[in-house]
Amino acid sequence: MPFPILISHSNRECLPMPGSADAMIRVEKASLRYGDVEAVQGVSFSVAAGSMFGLVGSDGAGKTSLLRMIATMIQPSAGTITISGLDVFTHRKQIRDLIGYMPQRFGLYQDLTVEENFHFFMNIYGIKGSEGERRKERYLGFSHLLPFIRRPAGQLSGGMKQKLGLACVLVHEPQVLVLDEPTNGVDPASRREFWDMLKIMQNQGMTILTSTAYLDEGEKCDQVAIMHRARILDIAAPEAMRSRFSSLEEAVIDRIQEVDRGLQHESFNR
Ligand SMILES: Nc1ncnc2c1ncn2[C@@H]1O[C@H](COP(=O)(O)OP(=O)(O)OP(=O)(O)O)[C@@H](O)[C@H]1O
Repeated sequence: MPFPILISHSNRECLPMPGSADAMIRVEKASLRYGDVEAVQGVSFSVAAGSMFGLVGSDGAGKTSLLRMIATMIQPSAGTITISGLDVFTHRKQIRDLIGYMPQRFGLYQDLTVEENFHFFMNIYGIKGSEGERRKERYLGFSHLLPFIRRPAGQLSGGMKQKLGLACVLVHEPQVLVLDEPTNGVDPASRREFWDMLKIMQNQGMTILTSTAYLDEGEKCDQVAIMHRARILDIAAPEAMRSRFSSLEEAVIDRIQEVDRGLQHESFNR
């Protein structure tokens, strides 16, 4: 798979995906409990290699918990999750090389400059010398941050911070991106720029799984999953959802209200 501009993958071949023609991420009946709270309940879906998959839904639906399991940060209470055919928990090291994970509160050092933050992440992966310079030019250039490399991260706008976060998760040239509401609170122009960047990466072969609070971003995905009360209610291409409802927003509201009405009905009859 060639990555002509951005992703070189010079040191790694794409891993085979046993039992799957093209699923890069496969989640099967995954559940997660925090004590009495069932944050994710028997969720199943797959993300095709090279596609963009969006997770939308209500606050507290379980999106972050699901993404954290996929990103190896927390072990599922039940079910299996594989990336490129590898179990995310038993192959944590390989998975962490394979993916770039950007959590909601990405850990930039506010007092360090753009360049120092980037170097910090390169150090984690042992990237230095001319290869480090190449990646700095490539990823800070791609994020339009080269003119700002001496600026402390704390003095960047919200959109620039997110772009720096993205550059930092690209430092080890992952094949899969897992992003948790990456544009939350970011102004509309910066949101558009961020999504333009995601599209470029997808066009170069990257598989992208992202949660989002913005339904216009859901529209840009190949597949969208609606999550509510720890479960996935529907998965479809945005066009397919729009053919059943007038818009993706209507589809999300309708599916969520349907579940809530069912629960109210159940508790009323109890
Ligand atoms: N560490 C934790 N301990 C206990 N409960 C938790 C923990 N983290 C999340 N929860 C609960 O699990 C459920 C799912 O939370 P989660 O953060 O995964 O949802 P979300 O869809 O990402 O919501 P948001 O977009 O508001 O972050 C919520 O009820 C939340 O309160």
